[in-house]
Amino acid sequence: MKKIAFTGGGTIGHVAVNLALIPEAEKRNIETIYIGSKNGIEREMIESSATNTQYIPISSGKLRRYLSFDNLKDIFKVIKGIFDARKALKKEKPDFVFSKGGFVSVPVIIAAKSLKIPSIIHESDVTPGLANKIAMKFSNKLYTTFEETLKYVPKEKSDFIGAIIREDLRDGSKEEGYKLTGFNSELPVLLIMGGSLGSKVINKTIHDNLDYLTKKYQIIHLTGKGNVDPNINKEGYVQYEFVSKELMHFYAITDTVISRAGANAIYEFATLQIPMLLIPLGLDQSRGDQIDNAKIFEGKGFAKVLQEKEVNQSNLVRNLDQLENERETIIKKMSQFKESYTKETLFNKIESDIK
Ligand SMILES: CC(=O)N[C@H]1[C@@H](OP(=O)(O)OP(=O)(O)OC[C@H]2O[C@@H](n3ccc(=O)[nH]c3=O)[C@H](O)[C@@H]2O)O[C@H](CO)[C@@H](O)[C@@H]1O
Repeated sequence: MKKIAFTGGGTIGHVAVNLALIPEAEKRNIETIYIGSKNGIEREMIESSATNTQYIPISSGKLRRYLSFDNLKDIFKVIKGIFDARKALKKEKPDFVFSKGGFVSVPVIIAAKSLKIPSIIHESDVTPGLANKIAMKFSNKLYTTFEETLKYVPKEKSDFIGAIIREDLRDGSKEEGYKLTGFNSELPVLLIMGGSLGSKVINKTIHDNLDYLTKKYQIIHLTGKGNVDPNINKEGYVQYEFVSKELMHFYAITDTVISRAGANAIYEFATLQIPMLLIPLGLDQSRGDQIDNAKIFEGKGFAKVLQEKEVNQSNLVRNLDQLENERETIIKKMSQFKESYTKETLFNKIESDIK
């Protein structure tokens, strides 16, 4: 294997898995290219990463389940995307395409199929999104993070491989975490994460209950871009729009997390054995993938779950107290959770799957 073309984007969740795999490819002297959109978050993340990946932008459009004028415009952008991707793939001649999903990946997978370049799609949510539903018709293989996903995808070409976690997140230091936040080991640390974009509902809930929460916890609040509230200046409370390298040190001092239920984030918490209270993105703003993710983690005994409409002070306090009381049991359950593949064994599998 000499060259891999990665694709996927739209939100961090659709780039994180690729960013975890690219360094492993480079370690094996495999060249990597990344085909993504012109302005999506994937471009910024790949171009600012410490990898040698060449970024190739293509035209991309959002796919919708309903007909509208915008949809028609976007169909043309997607068709242009197929031609752009074909041109890139013809020139670069990768051995195969690895896709993490998101709308930009669909033209790439279709172009690969038209050039007889094999492709593998990765689905991190329990139920596949629209982009992957379309793309899987053209791909050779589909890998899933959740075993339960195998119920929703073509069995003959799908394999459960488990989560692929960014390696650096395991290397956090408590000392660095306390230094960055100014916190100490006296009160437990509560980390608030609203997904890669932040969450207005979670932000409001935390701000409304800050007096109560800061009596019991030191709080690290990841608010999402543009959501830091400069008027809040409270001891034991720090807020950041978004953190990159610091996250591993924050994880190292975190006792409990309140979070959205994006697939990457919740597997990071499980791997690092951090009990979690999940508030999944609702059906009004999504297809409900996070509701399903959260339900599975609740079933495994890793998480407590509150739906958005149930969020109020008494439910918040009750669930946090329950997490505290069950902490040992939850951590024990998480410690039995094993990753199915390491990055090394996954690469061996990929090599045999694309033959
Ligand atoms: C709104 C939306 O479409 N959400 C989807 C998106 O979530 P989203 O993009 O939020 O992705 P995830 O929750 O899966 O992952 C978030 C990632 O961002 C990282 N992080 C977060 C905050 C921060 O300050 N720094 C940082 O590095 C986390 O460590 C994690 O790796 O993709 C997920 C995986 O397909 C889906 O399950 C979500 O439903």
